[in-house]
Amino acid sequence: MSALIEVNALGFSYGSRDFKHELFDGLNLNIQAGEFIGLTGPSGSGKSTLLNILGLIESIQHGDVRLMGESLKSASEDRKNYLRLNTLGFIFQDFHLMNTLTVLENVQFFASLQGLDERQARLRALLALRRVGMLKHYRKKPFELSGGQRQRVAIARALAKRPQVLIADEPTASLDQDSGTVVMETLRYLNEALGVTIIVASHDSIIDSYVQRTIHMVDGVIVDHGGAHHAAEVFAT
Ligand SMILES: Nc1ncnc2c1ncn2[C@@H]1O[C@H](COP(=O)(O)OP(=O)(O)OP(=O)(O)O)[C@@H](O)[C@H]1O
Repeated sequence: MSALIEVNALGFSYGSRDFKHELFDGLNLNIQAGEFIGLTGPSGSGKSTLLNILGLIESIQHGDVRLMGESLKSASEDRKNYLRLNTLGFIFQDFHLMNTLTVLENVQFFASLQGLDERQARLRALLALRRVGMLKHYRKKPFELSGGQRQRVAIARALAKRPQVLIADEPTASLDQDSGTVVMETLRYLNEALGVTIIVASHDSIIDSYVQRTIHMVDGVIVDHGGAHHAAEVFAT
């Protein structure tokens, strides 16, 4: 069975022709449907860049990423927009919620981008909020919530798209330990109960007891693909 995500000979540089910082040079990685992956590594090792490429935020320069067998390098802008809206969910360290909107409106807005009418989008948003345990706060504004609660709203917002893949970049970095634990438990529930494939980049050792496999990067190179049962996927990089 082919992987849900296949990263093949990925190359990526920052900068211009005169001053180039080559970050990835032939990166390979397979992620299976339903995995809960941790991505670790020192600051500057390339975790965010890899997540941004997988999440279609950063474009593919060399090599390719296949999502369910489909080449993202050759996908049209329309197709990439469709995948951003429907297949991929993204969660950031600083939540990216709109403070002028209520919790429900923040989530409903994303659901409505999928072409649902107002009633359907509202129902979808309420369900997503219930799944992350935030339904009772639906009328509040984000600034009335704790950091952990805000992150759970951000997860609900991503979830309202019913994504197959949830990408989380340092989701616990601005949270205290207890809030970070609640966020990780929420992600584990989504992975186990809904089968969402989750990739979490983090410096925080809190993720170790939640993820099923940890991929470790140093200087743009994957030095450990994690877990003996994944040994067949380890490529020379
Ligand atoms: N927009 C950019 N322009 C130039 N260089 C960049 C840019 N973004 C990242 N870099 C460089 O690319 C390298 C990888 O950065 P990246 O943010 O992917 O690492 P990271 O592992 O996520 O780091 P951190 O854990 O600190 O967030 C770093 O050396 C960084 O300075």
